[in-house]
Amino acid sequence: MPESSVAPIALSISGLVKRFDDLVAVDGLDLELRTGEVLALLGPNGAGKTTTVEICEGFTSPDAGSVRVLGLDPVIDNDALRARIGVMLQGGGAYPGAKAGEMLRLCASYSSDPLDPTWLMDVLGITDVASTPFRRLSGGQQQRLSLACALVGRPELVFLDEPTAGMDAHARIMVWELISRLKSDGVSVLLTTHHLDEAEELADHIVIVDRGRVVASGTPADLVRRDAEGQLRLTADDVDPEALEAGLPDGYTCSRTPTGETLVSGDITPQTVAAVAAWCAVHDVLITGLAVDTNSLQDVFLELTGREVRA
Ligand SMILES: Nc1ncnc2c1ncn2[C@@H]1O[C@H](COP(=O)(O)OP(=O)(O)OP(=O)(O)O)[C@@H](O)[C@H]1O
Repeated sequence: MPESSVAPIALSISGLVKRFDDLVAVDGLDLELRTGEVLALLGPNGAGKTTTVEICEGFTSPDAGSVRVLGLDPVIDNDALRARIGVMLQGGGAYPGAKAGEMLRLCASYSSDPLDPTWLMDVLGITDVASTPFRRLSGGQQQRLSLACALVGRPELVFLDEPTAGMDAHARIMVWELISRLKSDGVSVLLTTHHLDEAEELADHIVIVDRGRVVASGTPADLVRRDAEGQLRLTADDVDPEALEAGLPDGYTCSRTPTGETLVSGDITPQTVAAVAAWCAVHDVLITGLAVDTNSLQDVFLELTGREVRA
């Protein structure tokens, strides 16, 4: 891409360290989010994602390293940043007794040019609960209201910490559409999530963290292609990798991935694909997926962190 078309940096983190007594929660983390992009921060429980986001929001000071949010220091320039960033906290962060509609109108009143709260509640499907106190909303409704509060001030940069946690499938899709719309409006989004499909769907860039450090980063396509050259990934029930290997010409090895798929490694040619399909047909195995030179994001994640997303 020519230098002139690279979007400016909306958020940069360099050498970030945060300790809680003896525990190093963030251990020299670097990342960069460009304007108008969605960056997904993935990692197992306790990897340091929320701590990183809270430092960017100015809620916590780092022990070392530097953070620039829209070019400003999130602690020193907190007042100037408040009007320019949107923050969706894990667990809502609302006054429990306030009614949903009142809460959102209050958030809108802090902005000089807010979105229409009525429209936003409609988009997020929470109009029916506008008069319901926050504490009586379901978990998914609380999440949607928190998201509305983060967005109502038309922020340039939004921090979304697990935005779809506890939501049903319909609400998740609605939020995905909203995040895509933000992106097309040029808003930058830093998202933490435990849903790998969410990261794959929304993110321009994924950063995987473990024990406070970046263990991999790149576009979703980069990450699934990582170390995947010369492999065929077979998705099907009841494949015995040893039996498949015995049925293929010499030079191929077969193994099972952590998520139960079968990997055929070797020189993958059209004939290899045909041989695998023929073996499946003979053994009455129904193939539901065949992919060359790619891993699933889930396998990449497990390989890098050695842990399930929610382990
Ligand atoms: N205020 C605090 N005091 C002490 N330890 C903390 C504090 N905040 C976070 N930690 C610890 O720092 C580590 C990183 O926590 P953090 O919440 O950033 O992880 P996370 O990646 O967001 O995890 P999750 O996916 O479970 O939300 C954890 O071991 C956590 O227990």
